[in-house]
Amino acid sequence: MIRPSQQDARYVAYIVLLRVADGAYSDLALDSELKRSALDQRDRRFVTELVYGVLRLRGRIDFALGCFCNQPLPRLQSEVQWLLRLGAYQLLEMDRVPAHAAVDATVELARKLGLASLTGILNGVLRALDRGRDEIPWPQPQQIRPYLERVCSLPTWLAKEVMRLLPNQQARALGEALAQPARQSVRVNTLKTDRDSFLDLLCAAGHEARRCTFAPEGVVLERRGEQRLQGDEEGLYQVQDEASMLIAHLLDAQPGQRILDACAAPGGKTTHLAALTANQAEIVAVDKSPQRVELIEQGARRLGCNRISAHVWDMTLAADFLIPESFDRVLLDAPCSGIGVLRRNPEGRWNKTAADLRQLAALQQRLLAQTATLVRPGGLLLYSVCSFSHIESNDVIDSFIAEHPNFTLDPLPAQLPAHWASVFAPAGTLRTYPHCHEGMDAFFAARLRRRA
Ligand SMILES: C[S@@+](CC[C@H](N)C(=O)[O-])C[C@H]1O[C@@H](n2cnc3c(N)ncnc32)[C@H](O)[C@@H]1O
Repeated sequence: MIRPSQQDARYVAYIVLLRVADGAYSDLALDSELKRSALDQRDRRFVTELVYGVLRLRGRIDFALGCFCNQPLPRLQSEVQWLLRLGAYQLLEMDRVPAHAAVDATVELARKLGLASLTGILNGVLRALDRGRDEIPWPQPQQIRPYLERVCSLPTWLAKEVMRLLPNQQARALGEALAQPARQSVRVNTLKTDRDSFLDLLCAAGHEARRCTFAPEGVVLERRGEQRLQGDEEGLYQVQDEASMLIAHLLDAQPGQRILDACAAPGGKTTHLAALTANQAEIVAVDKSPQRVELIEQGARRLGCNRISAHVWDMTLAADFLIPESFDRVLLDAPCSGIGVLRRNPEGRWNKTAADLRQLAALQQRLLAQTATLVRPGGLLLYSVCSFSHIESNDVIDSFIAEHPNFTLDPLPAQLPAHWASVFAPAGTLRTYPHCHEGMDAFFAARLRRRA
């Protein structure tokens, strides 16, 4: 038997997918397998597209495969399911891969993996899919739930959640946006450069980039690619979605203040707060995960943020190093379902359930109650999540306010630029959606003020 090699892009993609199916994070598994491989840039891009594409569109692909399989896909051996998905993704979504190459390479990969007994089913199903692709009974856009599940690739629980929250037309638009790859953007590190100088640097290196509409330090990269940009080692930028960049602006952080970032890792917003206060505020960053706290420290060093102290702590518990009522500003960027950033963590669709939303909301409420004790009278507490579920957003805030009469909702739009109006909900909270806000991730934020 000829063994598949690390030089075979489809093999590398297959291994990453199996690791993700076993519980690994797609970005970490992809990164480590690409490092072990001997693939060139082109093949690395191919693997990346295969992995993210298969995970993102798994619902769509499984529906298509189901039309040509004699038995339900979940009944097949896991290896066959992932090989079929890999082949089907190339057939249905990658125009540049000829159909015969998609089928033959999948069958050949199975043979090299020692799965010769499965080549018949792989060959049969993929060829049938190729021949019958025009007859697949895709649901019409008006059939909203089947459309969200089979075309937009949302699991049933998430399709239901989207339909509960939004009228059909918007639900469809959100589903379609979540099925696309995410826009790539970076935050220019204003401690070291300014946006126009950084754009000049990118343009001189041949990148197509433009200013973000909302975030004043944001740059959108027109072409996707996973390579580092100019100024990476010097800390001129931080990869960050534009919606995430808006959050630090909402805290109204000022030089001279004491600021707590209560769930801070990997530190995207902590380092942004340092930049917005020109390293003139004392920033305490806390996270429960020791490995992730190291990322805050590394990021702070790279970006030149020298007033951040990072600590490992479970913020549902009182900490003796955090004095009650001692912070002017507290950011709680809480752990959440991440359904607003599904385009970046595509496996999140398949490893979460509706029950997770309620469990996370309970954790979010505990974190809010604990962090609230640290805000000084008159100070601000900003709650944010990368989720569009009301269970993790409005409901958490409503019950917090009901239980904490010493806090009031502080409407956001008042001090923020007029052209941000569309990112605010009528209640004065922030709510972004990829289909409404130029492809930004879906975020929610509410600002709470402690009565003086
Ligand atoms: C949404 S992420 C934060 C992202 C971060 N603010 C940024 O912008 O880079 C949520 C973080 O909460 C942390 N976390 C979860 N439960 C926690 C707890 N009980 N106490 C402190 N941190 C917690 C997780 O480790 C995770 O890093």
